[in-house]
Amino acid sequence: MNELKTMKAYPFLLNGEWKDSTSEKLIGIESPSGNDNVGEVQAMTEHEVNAAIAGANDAQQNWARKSFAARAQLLYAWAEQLLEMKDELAATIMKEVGKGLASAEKEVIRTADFIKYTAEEGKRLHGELINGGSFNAGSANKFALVNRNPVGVVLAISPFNYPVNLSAAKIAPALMGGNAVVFKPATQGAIGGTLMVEALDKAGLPSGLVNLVTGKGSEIGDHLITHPQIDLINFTGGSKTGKSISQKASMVPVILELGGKDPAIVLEDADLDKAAADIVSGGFSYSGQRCTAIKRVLVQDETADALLSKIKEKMEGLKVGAPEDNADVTPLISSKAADYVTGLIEDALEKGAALVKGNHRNGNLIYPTLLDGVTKDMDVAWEEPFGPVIPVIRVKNVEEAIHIANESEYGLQASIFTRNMEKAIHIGNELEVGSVQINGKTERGPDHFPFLGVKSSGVGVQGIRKSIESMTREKVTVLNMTQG
Ligand SMILES: NC(=O)C1=CN([C@@H]2O[C@H](COP(=O)(O)OP(=O)(O)OC[C@H]3O[C@@H](n4cnc5c(N)ncnc54)[C@H](OP(=O)(O)O)[C@@H]3O)[C@@H](O)[C@H]2O)C=CC1
Ligand SMILES: O=C(O)[C@H](O)COP(=O)(O)O
Repeated sequence: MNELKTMKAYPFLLNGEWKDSTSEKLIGIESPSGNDNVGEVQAMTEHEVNAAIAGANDAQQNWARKSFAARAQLLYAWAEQLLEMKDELAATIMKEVGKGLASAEKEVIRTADFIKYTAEEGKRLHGELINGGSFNAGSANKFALVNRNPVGVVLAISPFNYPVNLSAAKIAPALMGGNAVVFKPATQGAIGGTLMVEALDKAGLPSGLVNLVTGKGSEIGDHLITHPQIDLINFTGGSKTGKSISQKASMVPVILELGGKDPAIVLEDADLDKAAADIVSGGFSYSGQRCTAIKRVLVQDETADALLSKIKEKMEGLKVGAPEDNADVTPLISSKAADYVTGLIEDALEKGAALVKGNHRNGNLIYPTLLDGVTKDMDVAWEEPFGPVIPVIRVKNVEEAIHIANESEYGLQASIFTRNMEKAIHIGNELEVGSVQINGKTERGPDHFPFLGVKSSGVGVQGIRKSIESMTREKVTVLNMTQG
């Protein structure tokens, strides 16, 4: 694997061997700023994809026979290797997806922690024993032994925004559950994904247990998701792609982590400094390219001016610029993404929203933008920008805030800022989302909390223990005793 680092064209890992594709087609990866050619990845052929799935299928049987402790050993070694490669990985994430260097380093450290915790949690997975005598028509002579078995081959498809963390967050729990993995990273993010697999390979990955598939989702995606040897699909990405995968996957179980439109609901008794600080960091960090970013603010009219002025003031503290300079707001992943965000801002301004700050653009870099007076006829009230724009919608009362929050097609998370806990819990109960944050910004971490979206935001539950459970299935063995 020494050549990997010096090669511009990154190979894929197939059954323990790093290979170039016989397609002889390479996909070039440019940094979001357009200043760097980060490298190239292989556009694999269908034949190679088939070999990756078949190899994983073969490797899975042996792996499933390993003890949890043995599986955990691989994960510990992987975490160590990742930390050894931290600088290289962070620099790659920074260049490939335009994330500030310090955040990219944090992503690597968080991933190593995630993997170690997964090893620990996996070792503590227990089955259960159910006594048949507790059901009227049952019998005390019957016992059900309920164990967790692997599903088989997991197809892990990850998005660009956390190319290392969100990939490992699928692979580690899948492995701990006794599965093999076919891993298809986002194309913009595939070099980070490749290095992450290199770390796993160096840690002693059995041949074929994790095979890396590179190529454009639009070209190889359907083939992957409809392949008969895929036993579960664990996907994170946009809702449109996720819904189409779920339709095509037919009887194959899916875990989908999709888009969001997380609201921050700010009540009149809220600590406005805290709310403004969380809205700014929750909405603008990594340029708003987080599924859990705050993507709209719902605030009562009488509180709106004070809140807006605090948000605006805190936005002055945001660093806008290059990932190398640790900026919070950096160029968006592509010009298409930047055009989309610009379009949302223009639509809102044309329809009467007030620009409080921002709306400058330089290439793919969009300056943090705050819009006041956003109304329901504006696209930015409903669409997920995946960029640095926060629309503020003024409401008459809490009921209207809940109503608008729930009118969204998405249901990932929501924040409620108030000093009245009883009210917060009541509002939280009314919101159609996977998680509610009281007096805090919306966010996935810490990674051992359950994480889920409802409506168009997803299917299934993740979060370390939940992820292992979601990628294993219960197996019931009934003991019929002849004597009580
Ligand atoms: N809820 C959550 O936990 C999270 C959700 N997201 C969501 O992800 C989105 C941003 O990520 P982004 O990478 O742009 O999402 P995309 O949906 O564009 O891509 C996600 C992954 O799907 C692949 N893909 C594309 N088309 C297909 C297909 N037809 N079949 C199978 N796979 C396919 C992509 O490959 P390729 O790159 O080659 O096109 C990529 O690996 C946002 O909507 C965000 O909210 C992001 C992070 C967390
Ligand atoms: O994709 C995402 O948005 C990440 O999973 C977010 O993680 P965080 O909210 O903990 O930063």
